[in-house]
Amino acid sequence: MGWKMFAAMLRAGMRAVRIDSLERQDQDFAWEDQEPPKPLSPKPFTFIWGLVREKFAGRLTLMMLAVVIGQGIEAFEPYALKAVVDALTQATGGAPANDVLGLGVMGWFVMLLAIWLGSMGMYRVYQIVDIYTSPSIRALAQKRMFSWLLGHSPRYFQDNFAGKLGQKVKQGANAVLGVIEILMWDVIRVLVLLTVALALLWTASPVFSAVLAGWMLVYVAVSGWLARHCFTLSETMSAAVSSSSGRIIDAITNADLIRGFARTLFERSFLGHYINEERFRSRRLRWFLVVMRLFQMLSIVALLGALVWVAIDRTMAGGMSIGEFTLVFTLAFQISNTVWHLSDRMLSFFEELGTLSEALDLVSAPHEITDTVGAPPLRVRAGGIELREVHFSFADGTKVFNGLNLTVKPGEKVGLVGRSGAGKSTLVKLIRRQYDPQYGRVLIDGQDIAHVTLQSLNEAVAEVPQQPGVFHRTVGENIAYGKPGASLDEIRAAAVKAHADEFIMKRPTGYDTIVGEQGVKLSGGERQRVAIARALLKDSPILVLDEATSALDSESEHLIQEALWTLMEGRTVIAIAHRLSTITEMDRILYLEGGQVVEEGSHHELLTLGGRYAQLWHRQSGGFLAAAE
Ligand SMILES: Nc1ncnc2c1ncn2[C@@H]1O[C@H](COP(=O)(O)OP(=O)(O)OP(=O)(O)O)[C@@H](O)[C@H]1O
Repeated sequence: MGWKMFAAMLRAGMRAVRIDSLERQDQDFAWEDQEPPKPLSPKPFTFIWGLVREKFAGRLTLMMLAVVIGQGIEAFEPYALKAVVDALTQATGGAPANDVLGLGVMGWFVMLLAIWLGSMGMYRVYQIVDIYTSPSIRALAQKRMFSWLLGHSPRYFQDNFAGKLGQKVKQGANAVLGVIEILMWDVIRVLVLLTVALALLWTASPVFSAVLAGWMLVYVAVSGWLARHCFTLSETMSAAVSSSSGRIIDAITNADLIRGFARTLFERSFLGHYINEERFRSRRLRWFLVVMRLFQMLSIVALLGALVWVAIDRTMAGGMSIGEFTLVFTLAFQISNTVWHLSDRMLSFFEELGTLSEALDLVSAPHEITDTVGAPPLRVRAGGIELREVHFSFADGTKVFNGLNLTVKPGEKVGLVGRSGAGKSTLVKLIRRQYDPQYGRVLIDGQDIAHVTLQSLNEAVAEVPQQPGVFHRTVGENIAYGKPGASLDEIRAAAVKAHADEFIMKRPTGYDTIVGEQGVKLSGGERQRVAIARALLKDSPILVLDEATSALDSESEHLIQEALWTLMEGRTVIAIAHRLSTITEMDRILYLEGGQVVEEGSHHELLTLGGRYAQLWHRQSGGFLAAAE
């Protein structure tokens, strides 16, 4: 009967782990990339449960079954040992054995072998299913966190270290795996073992089961209380770790600045403060764990002592066979080993939980700028822009616009000038809906940009910012970013127009040249030309140039100005300029001061007006705004 049951279980297991069916279930989640980001729960267990319920319930149930069966079989080892000892005692002339299955010494020996092989087999099944589960859970967790992270507003990225955010996504996803592994493996094994042990001990005497049940109640209650405190300590420790790693990344990013200002010593002691905090938190957590482990160790010893003492007492009194003594003794050791191992894993469990909780706290914050429900895409017919009564202050209270009204006609080319801090870049950011005004509306072709999809708005506006972002990829890929799937010919044509082709072709690897992090392997002007080529390729009806030619020498500027004019043809353009010579040909120039347009007109009209613009124009030396301005 034992054999049949074992063989049936083995067959079921083999069917369950058919690799082809597991491979079918284990997709690469490519569909995820097309879906809108889903809000993340800040609570670790809710987040994990969401992932599990959606994709992994079947595989995790299979793994759970494998552990339950494997541990269930293993828990019978003491019983088989008892039977062997009893049968041996009888075979060597001792008391008659109570052999319920009538297997005899050899039979029980074979049963022992079957138990060992059976439990090992089940654990291997667990591992095989895990191959198709854990890496995928981590992958999905990363994708979820990453796609939510990308939807945050510029303010969010200004407030958080980039390196820290990247680290949180990786660490959070790893922690999901750690938590699931401990729950699925260590916790389930202990639960199964204790359940089987309660039943087996009952066969020896109900007193043993009562001792074990009483112990379990106290152990779980005290451990639960300790665990909650441990979680809090672990969270603060994790916050200290991420704070110090954020500072390290910030310092590394600015290594040149530190060297330039000879501030190495200062940075070391500045970081020292955060590292000390981390050390202090870590020490508190470890102290607490020592206490927790002491309690766990003492309670395990108490359980062992109680069970073995009662077993000795009853055996001496003739109430139990040597076999039953062996059962209690080995079971007590199995319990203490497994529970001890679980206590050992508790440190990792709470560290992982703290890490995940911290990562989710940071990443799962609600998006500040979102599509309204059912928002239609922006339909740009002509490209007219209008700002009506716009009031805007930054989160720290810096007021930039106090009722700004502005109209840019379709196809009009507008130059934006004004002193540093006048609000030129902020105006452009409002048009791109990187921030929402507190009051007032921004309209494109009569459509409020707050009520159209962000995706369509981003497609409609191309920007060449003051400091263009460049990916650590090839220069060709960076240009092609403006038009997914662009051919090499299209990329080259754009680069030629932006006068980027010459410098790219001078590099030995041409368009395959890797530009380095933030484009460090390009000069400022080259980086800007790559950004211009990218905008050319994007071919949007509205163009925003934020001092697009600032990093170019006069000769390159002249060439690019030509290319920009070609690009501007038939589009609405807003060009921010400090170097007024770059915008003299614009249809209209707006002079911004204190968040208001104080002068407007063509270059010549403004010169004739003799106001602030004219003053600036005359004060400019070499085409740049004088430092005093
Ligand atoms: N993220 C921010 N948080 C708080 N205040 C900000 C932020 N960004 C800009 N400001 C402030 O808003 C005001 C307008 O800044 P903005 O960058 O729009 O000026 P600008 O005219 O483009 O200046 P510049 O010509 O120097 O680029 C400034 O006082 C600036 O300090």
